[in-house]
Amino acid sequence: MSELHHFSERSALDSALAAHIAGRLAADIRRRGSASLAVSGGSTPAGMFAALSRQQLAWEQVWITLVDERWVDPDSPDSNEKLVREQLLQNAAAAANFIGLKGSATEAAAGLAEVSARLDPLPLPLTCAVLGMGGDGHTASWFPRASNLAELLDPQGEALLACSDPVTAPHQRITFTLPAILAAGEIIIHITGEEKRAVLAEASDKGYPIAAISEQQDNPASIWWAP
Ligand SMILES: O=C(O)[C@H](O)[C@@H](O)[C@H](O)[C@H](O)COP(=O)(O)O
Repeated sequence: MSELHHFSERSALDSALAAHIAGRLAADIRRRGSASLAVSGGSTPAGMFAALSRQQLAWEQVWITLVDERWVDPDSPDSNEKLVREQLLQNAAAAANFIGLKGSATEAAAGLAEVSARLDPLPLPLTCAVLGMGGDGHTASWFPRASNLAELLDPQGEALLACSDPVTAPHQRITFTLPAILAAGEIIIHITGEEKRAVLAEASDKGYPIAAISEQQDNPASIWWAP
């Protein structure tokens, strides 16, 4: 069963989720000497990132990466790396190790090997993966109309990362695959607003990609929500 964490205010959600993630990271540092966190971009996580950046822990033992990235320069307003650098890698968390997912190649497919190699130092499995969700039921860059969606969601797939064309959203993407996320110590779905709660509730019936996370029981996700 998924654990539900509902809040009446987004600011309360941001603070509680940041404290929860920091606790998971600290526990993994105690257990294995290092910890890893994959975060999503988009508009939802900025407040949580700011709260997390102020948590006191051994950030130099923490590796942060992205669940998915748009294939744009890291200084583009659409870059998830830019968001993470500006909101999360600040304050105490400035000491964390960050691995971005945008490579130097023009096309995402041509840059996949380069970016995958960068992940070598990432402590695996991930301590924690924080997923957002779009109103179309996508999570990570698993978009409903992506031509390689079956490959991204193949539970037997061995790659950590894959490229994808969202079709219904801008920019080529590079994204963690379903098995890489399912291996995480904790999977968190972080969403806000009544509309997204309704989308999540009908994910299975509608066959949305988020259902590959929210409806599986092997590693139930915790759901963090505020209106
Ligand atoms: O790069 C991306 O597009 C994200 O990682 C994506 O999966 C995001 O989490 C959702 O689209 C929700 O985005 P919002 O928070 O903006 O609604």
